[in-house]
Amino acid sequence: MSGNKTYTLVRCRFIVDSENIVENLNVIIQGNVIKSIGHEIEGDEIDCSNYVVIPGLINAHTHSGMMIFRGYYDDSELADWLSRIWDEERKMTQKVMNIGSEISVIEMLSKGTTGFVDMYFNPEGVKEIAEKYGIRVEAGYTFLDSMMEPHEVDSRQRKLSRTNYFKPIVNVHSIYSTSVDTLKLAKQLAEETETRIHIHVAETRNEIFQSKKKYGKFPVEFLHELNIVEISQLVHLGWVANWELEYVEMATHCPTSNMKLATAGFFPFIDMIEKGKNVTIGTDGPSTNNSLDMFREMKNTVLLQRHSYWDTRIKALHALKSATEEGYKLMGIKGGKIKEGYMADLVLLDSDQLYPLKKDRIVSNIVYNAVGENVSKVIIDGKIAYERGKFSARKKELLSLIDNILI
Ligand SMILES: Nc1nc2[nH]cnc2c(=O)[nH]1
Repeated sequence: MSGNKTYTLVRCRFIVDSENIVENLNVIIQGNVIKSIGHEIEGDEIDCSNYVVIPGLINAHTHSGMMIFRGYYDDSELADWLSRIWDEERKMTQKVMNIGSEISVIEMLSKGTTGFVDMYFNPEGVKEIAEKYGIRVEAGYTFLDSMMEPHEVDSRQRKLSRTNYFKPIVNVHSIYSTSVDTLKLAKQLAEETETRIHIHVAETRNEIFQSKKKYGKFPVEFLHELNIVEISQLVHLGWVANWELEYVEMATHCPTSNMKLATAGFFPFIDMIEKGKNVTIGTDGPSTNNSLDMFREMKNTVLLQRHSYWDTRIKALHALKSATEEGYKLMGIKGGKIKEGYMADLVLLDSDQLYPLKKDRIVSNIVYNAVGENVSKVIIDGKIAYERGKFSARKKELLSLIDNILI
């Protein structure tokens, strides 16, 4: 199905987004946008009577190139894990990162992810891969002082160009792995290249102690003093003070990674939603999650909140909204809703995996019961980017390559 075509998803069993649930209606796709939802049919027809259609899922934080580290030095503390990983990353080639990113992209796409935010060291490769598979991505070089000289990061980043599927963002690993000068350079770069900063913040209690000791401030407070927090997407944020929240604009929750690394804390999901902040969900990398399945992540988002806060203020719908509408908002794309004029980025789920098929249960069944394997087709930018089984030969090829270079 080409992106210039008009076609209709006919008799969708359910069409579900963060605002509406409708049954047995058609979605007309014209070019790369949703033209209408109703009873009309235009162009080619795709029978969707056995599909539940949802907006594409945005994985708001991952490290796609880390596929080679999946399961490596697992089950250790974040600080120990990081120092070992950094030693390995200093020896890693772009080729190895790109193989990892391509496997990650195939995995994400096949599980309903239509866009992702990537923090690693191979954005040129990621850009090519994103264009090849037609998946949306925001990526950039990463400021991490022990890995690359900051001015080198700055000059490489300025050469990255924006394309239809790729947007450069300024990645900063964290406040504990970069100097104040690096943070200032990153801020200037983000402003001059008109993008945002994407940074791990307040991931562990130890980070808070270190920040207090070194800067006399909490991490978010410190970034606020540098006028950085307002233009930043803050990832993890499990150990943020309530009064710091007023400075935060964009935050991303990675519940599985936080639980696995025993760093979980209390990501203030509902508090931030109530304050009108942009709250998104990410899997984190294939080595700290280790899955790249956003369905699991939606479920774990709800579960971790309920476990931490001992209440049920967070609902399944919040998780769905964060993974769709809020993800698109973060990326600055008119998508994440199944509505006239919105981007035709859609996921078709097998309805027989979402039983009982009842209007008042469908969101629960998507968030708490669905898994990536229930995805049958993925449409991005009006084109069918994935159908079950597609890319399995390429994935096998890539896996055999990675098996031969495993550390
Ligand atoms: N959770 C987590 N994952 C990472 N992957 C690479 N760096 C990090 C980090 O600092 N935290």
